[in-house]
Amino acid sequence: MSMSCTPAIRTEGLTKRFGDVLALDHLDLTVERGEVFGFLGPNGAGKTSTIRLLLHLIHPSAGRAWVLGVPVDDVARAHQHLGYVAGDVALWPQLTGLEALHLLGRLSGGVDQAYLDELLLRLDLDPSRRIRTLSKGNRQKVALVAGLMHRPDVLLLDEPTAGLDPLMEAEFQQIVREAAARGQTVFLSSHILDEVEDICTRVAILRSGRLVEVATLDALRQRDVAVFEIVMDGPVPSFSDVPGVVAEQRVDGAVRVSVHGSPQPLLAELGRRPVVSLRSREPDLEEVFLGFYGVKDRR
Ligand SMILES: Nc1ncnc2c1ncn2[C@@H]1O[C@H](COP(=O)(O)OP(=O)(O)OP(=O)(O)O)[C@@H](O)[C@H]1O
Repeated sequence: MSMSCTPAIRTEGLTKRFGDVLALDHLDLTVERGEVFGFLGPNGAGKTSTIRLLLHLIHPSAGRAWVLGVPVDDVARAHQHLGYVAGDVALWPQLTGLEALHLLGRLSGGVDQAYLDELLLRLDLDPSRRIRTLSKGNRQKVALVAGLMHRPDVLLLDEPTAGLDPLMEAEFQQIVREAAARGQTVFLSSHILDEVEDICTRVAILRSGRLVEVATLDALRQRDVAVFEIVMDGPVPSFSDVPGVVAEQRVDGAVRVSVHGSPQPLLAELGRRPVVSLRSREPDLEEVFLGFYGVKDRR
């Protein structure tokens, strides 16, 4: 198979157990080259475990994975293609940002100095300060620059915008778009759809170690989900046990119910109650997404 049609990332039955905990359950995933791929799921869904498996920092209980056709356990070759940014950054506190970047650059090799300078400027990072004196957001920027500066073919980003302010998040998204336009692949994990929906071509939704869905954002938007806003006379009951109801939210005096598929069971339930008004509308993406999480996982 030629390099140009080899997927950026492929996993086959990838599984990870920690004792009794099944962190990842037979993940089959293909990410094409040049994609910005959102990897979404609530806390504990298995996102970080997947990324650590791709880096071969932890070893699978079953299954296999490849980066640009290279088996991930061939670490020396696979890591030539990979960049990685973790959400909880632990860098050397005594070094300045620049010292850390130079050290990491020598380790990974192939740093594009002009690009490094551009990133420092765009992310508004002062590289002369010691890392221990930096705020969480600024430490995160050092990690982002470190992950990006050698222009890896495949970037694994684990909740990379934790601690960034909205302005910097927008700049980061622009940098990611440009990386993808150059042909780099970006694998971006998050538990917040909002963070990824503007930049991702496709998203996968993971829940309790299982892949629930892989879809383009357009397809996700067209899911068969409707939202009903109901005002009732008197106390509003919970509809979460009604078949088809995937999410429920209280908003002063009204209840907002997301329904997947036929609304018939909800309408039958409402027929027995003192409904003052009922409006239905298209869901926003967050509501579709919450539908996949399921009512019982809502915080
Ligand atoms: N080293 C470990 N030992 C034991 N259990 C672990 C270990 N690492 C992860 N787990 C468990 O595996 C499951 C998946 O965790 P993982 O960190 O991959 O989820 P996540 O989707 O990245 O969550 P978060 O958004 O909170 O980072 C969780 O139940 C977690 O407690």
